[in-house]
Amino acid sequence: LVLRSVFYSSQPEQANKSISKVVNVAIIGAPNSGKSTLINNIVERKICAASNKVHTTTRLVRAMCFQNDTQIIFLDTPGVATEKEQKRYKLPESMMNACTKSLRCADVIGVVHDISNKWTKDYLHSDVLTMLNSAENTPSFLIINKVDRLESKRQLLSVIRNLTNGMLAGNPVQGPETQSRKNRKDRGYSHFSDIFLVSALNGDGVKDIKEYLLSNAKPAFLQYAPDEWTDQTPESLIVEAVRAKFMDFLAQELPYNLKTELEYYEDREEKIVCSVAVECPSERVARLISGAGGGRLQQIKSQTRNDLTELFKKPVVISIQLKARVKP
Ligand SMILES: Nc1nc2c(ncn2[C@@H]2O[C@H](COP(=O)(O)OP(=O)(O)OP(=O)(O)O)[C@@H](O)[C@H]2O)c(=O)[nH]1
Repeated sequence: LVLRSVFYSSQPEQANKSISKVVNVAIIGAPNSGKSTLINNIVERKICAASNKVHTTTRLVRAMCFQNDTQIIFLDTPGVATEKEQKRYKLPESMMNACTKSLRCADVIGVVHDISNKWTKDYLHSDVLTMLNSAENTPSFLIINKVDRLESKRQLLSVIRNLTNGMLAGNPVQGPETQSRKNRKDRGYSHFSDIFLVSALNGDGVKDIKEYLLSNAKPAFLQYAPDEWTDQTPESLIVEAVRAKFMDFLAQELPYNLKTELEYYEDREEKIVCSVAVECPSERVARLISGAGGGRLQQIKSQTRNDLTELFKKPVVISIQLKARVKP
């Protein structure tokens, strides 16, 4: 495997000519269900931006891993948002188009469901089901995530029973009769090919998903060299990592009003040096974000540096400047 990597990285044009096995996996689900965390766990690299806020992922991101001649290509997608959410967070149309696009590229669709969310744990997001119906010829599997947050096995069983009722072996659909539930019945969407129980955060059950995908890959020309791990540029990975960290640290809607831009980037042999500017709505907000004595900004910087160092597998020196937006 090491020899293959060296060979392909020095002659990338050879990668496309080698027949191996490939599987394209679109990962879709409600916002904050854990899609990015799951992919990062499987590929063992924090490629996809993840945070404790909804809508951290704003566009289609590919993350790849290669094992035993097989390439798994994950397509991380923005959380499927309702119209109300799209207005509230001022989400661009392109975000929802990214989901639809991922389905067109997918050999298999993984639907992530957050079983710990007390409002939505018992049924799948109706817009997610509508999306699934639009790709009804593509096989899909269900990933029930955040099982570590449930208090007991009994609770887990009861939630699973509610959730999967109607998805397996022709059982009647239970729960609120939304339009998409009707669609699902009318259009014969009755089951997932598999259901996994996982904790994307601590990795429980995640290996089973990887095995399942490896065994479902089909012979094909490699789409990426075996040592490629994303379709994102280093510059974009840095900007996204900074944006996600601000989302983790700041409350409510504040992080959605920031604009993150790379000002400087240099990949030296021994380290990466970069500088990112974060534009704030005003001087007052910039001071608020920075925290007492600049403490919060320091924490954001140090955590981002650690994440990026792990991602690029070499030291990253990063500076982050808060800048007040210039009023026109
Ligand atoms: N306890 C627990 N937390 C999890 C798990 N998986 C993800 N999380 C947390 O859930 C939050 C959301 O995770 P993300 O991976 O960003 O979710 P997402 O579905 O990609 O979110 P969007 O960008 O809104 O689409 C983060 O704070 C994760 O650490 C899990 O299995 N257990």
